[in-house]
Amino acid sequence: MSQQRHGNTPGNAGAVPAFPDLPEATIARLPEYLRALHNLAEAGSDTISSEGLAAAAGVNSAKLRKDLSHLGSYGTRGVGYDVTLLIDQIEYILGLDQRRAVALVGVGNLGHALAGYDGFASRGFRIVALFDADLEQVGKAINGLTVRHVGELRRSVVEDGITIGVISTPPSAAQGVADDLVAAGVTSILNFAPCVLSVPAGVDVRKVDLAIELQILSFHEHRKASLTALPGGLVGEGENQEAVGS
Ligand SMILES: NC(=O)c1ccc[n+]([C@@H]2O[C@H](COP(=O)([O-])OP(=O)(O)OC[C@H]3O[C@@H](n4cnc5c(N)ncnc54)[C@H](O)[C@@H]3O)[C@@H](O)[C@H]2O)c1
Repeated sequence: MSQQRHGNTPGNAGAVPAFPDLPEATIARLPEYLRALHNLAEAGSDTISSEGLAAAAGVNSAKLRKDLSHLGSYGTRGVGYDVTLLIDQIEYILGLDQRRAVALVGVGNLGHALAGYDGFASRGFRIVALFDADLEQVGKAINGLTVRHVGELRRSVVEDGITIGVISTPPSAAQGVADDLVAAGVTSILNFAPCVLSVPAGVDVRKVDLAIELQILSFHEHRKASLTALPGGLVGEGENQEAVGS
């Protein structure tokens, strides 16, 4: 997953003064903490130590304490963090208390799978509209939503209060779709198409490309194989998943 960020970020002049200016790496870990905290809450835990939460989230505890200190959350010595309070704090910072409306454009193989996935709702998102350019797709029902023609996109963004657009069209169509989303007022885009989007200041784009993730893993496989072939065997062993991914 990669990020293109343009223009105003939280914490800059003009934003809510009390909003913390978080490092990108911290922002990327907050959803991991949140997922772990929800699991702990479901299991009946009221409090959790930094070590326990770090283990559940798969990060090191010093990093976790530093991340949470950015939110003004330090836990209580000997007790740890209040699970419910920390969930509320992280959800507030991530803006998940607003259950954001999402539009998905391009309802082919990938779009179909995303539209049919029930897990987004419990993580703070509602896919409220599906769009496609293919008249054969238009009118089909997926997970309670009817696929609409992409020509209706602009009107729907305004009427349905959509702030996040997901693009799962072929790359050749992605820039045009991004332009339409932005013209309609969308300021955050999740792009699955393997291409770079050009967007104006103030619009955030995140790109998901599983092929890139696999290529990175391929590099590590290649490196491990070449190190194993060296006299003395594998050096640098013990790198964990987090180190590979960060
Ligand atoms: N990020 C990843 O890891 C990942 C994985 C798989 C596929 N992809 C990418 O996701 C995209 C979709 O893949 P797929 O296999 O679902 O393709 P697909 O051809 O099955 O679906 C694409 C859909 O987009 C629609 N479309 C085309 N132009 C459009 C436009 N201008 N407006 C609205 N809809 C339009 C098509 O009618 C079709 O229904 C591709 O760009 C593919 O490379 C990314």
